[in-house]
Amino acid sequence: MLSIVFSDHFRRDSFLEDAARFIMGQRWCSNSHREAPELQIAGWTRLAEDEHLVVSFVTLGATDGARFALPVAWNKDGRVEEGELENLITHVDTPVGSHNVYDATGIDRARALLARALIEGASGEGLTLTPHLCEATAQTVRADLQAITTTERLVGEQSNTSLIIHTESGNEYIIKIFRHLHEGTNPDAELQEALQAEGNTQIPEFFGYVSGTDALGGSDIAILNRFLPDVQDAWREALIAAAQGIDFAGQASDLGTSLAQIHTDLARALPTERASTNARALTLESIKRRFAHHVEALPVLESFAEAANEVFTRALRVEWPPFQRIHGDLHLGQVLNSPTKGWVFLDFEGEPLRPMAERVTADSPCRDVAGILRSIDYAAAYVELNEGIDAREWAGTAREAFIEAYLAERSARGGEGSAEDLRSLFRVFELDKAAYEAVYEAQNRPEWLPIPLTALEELTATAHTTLQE
Ligand SMILES: Nc1ncnc2c1ncn2[C@@H]1O[C@H](COP(=O)(O)OP(=O)(O)O)[C@@H](O)[C@H]1O
Ligand SMILES: O=P(O)(O)O[C@H]1O[C@H](CO)[C@@H](O[C@H]2O[C@H](CO)[C@@H](O)[C@H](O)[C@H]2O)[C@H](O)[C@H]1O
Repeated sequence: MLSIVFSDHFRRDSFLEDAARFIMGQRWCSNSHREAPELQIAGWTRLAEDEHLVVSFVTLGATDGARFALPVAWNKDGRVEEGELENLITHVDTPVGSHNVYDATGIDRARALLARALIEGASGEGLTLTPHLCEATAQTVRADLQAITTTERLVGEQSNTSLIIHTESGNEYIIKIFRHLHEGTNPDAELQEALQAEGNTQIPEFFGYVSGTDALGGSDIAILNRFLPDVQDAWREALIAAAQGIDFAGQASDLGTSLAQIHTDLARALPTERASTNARALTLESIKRRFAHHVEALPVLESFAEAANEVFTRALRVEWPPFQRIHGDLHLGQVLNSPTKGWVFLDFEGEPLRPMAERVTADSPCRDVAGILRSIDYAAAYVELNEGIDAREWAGTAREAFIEAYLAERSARGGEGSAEDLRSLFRVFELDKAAYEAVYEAQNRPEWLPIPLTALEELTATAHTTLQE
């Protein structure tokens, strides 16, 4: 059916217009485009079918260079189940009938077909999907996916789309389909593979990934992990603790230890770079440029620019730990509390607003530490904003416990950097992150904007005080 649609100018243009509108309406696209992008087909392949549905995978390129993944399902028989219409991309009449074309991830009866086919691989009209499964578990994974019992699509504030897969064997999987495609290896796949090879257990078991090649190039399409059922993320745990005044220092300290393990393992597995004066200067220049871009995007940030610049300039004088691969977008929502593994880190894709070329290069581990510090602060600010509870002291204790444990484990594992220098760098990256957060909130959750703005006030006020000392 898609070959009929795509071979006819009128039908293809109408599919592409509807697909662009559909994509624009999705949470995973909310901050990347202001207007519906003009799309072209980069490639597509049929994946699977049953008596009611055909499932295909389409990759799209926008005139501005953005690339998207759109798994689609179209009904052969006109049957529409409850809840399916909200996943409708378009309706097409063809010589072989009248069809609804859906986002396959939202169609219950399409998901198992989609997940299984992605893991098996497929090749078609300009799109080849190739699975790369970890050798030790590939056979079990393939067998399990032949016997899928139920599937769900994860709901929430996701940048991508994840499907949870329950199988007859009792093994549960989560397949994340990347929605924004980027040339080359996706850092989420790359870093998880590296950590697993180092024997790090602070991630959900990683089973492999699927890459794709289309007319626009090669990019990773999906990754497969073990699904950890009934686990709560650190953000939810922190919110409850902050609201009830329950001490979070123990959890924060474990989190600091786990993050130091992640960092030292990544530094062993992947290239690192000495933080020479020149490298530090370049990083600080890029932090300043980024701040300036944030000011352009959100002029209210202008009032913090001068003090922020002073803090950034001063950071040139301290010793930095080597640059290395890091998580890149760490916050409490990216950490799950597993009853068997303790804190487990997710989503190593880096910040969604940052160009992918920057996300795959070595960066300062202090950025991740700052991410968690900001997130603890967010939890406290959130309960204050919503419930009027003053949780500042709660946050202060948790932040300090996190830092202490991170520094202790880092140094025990031979990580470089004096505690004093590292602490001053955490501030630099907190400032950088808070400005990013302000833009992120303005674009996604304007009612949360006061949270990073308050943080910027505090971070820059402290900067002034310290500068005058
Ligand atoms: N292995 C897993 N087990 C249980 N839940 C998971 C797992 N991986 C992801 N999740 C849930 O899915 C959410 C989104 O995952 P994430 O990798 O952050 O996706 P995205 O890149 O779309 O933001 C997480 O916040 C978490 O709640
Ligand atoms: O979609 P991602 O998980 O990759 O990350 C983005 O969304 C996050 C929020 O959904 C955002 O994090 C911000 O909000 C958190 C609370 O919801 C808070 O803990 C973080 O400190 C704060 O940055 C993240 O920045 C963004 O990239």
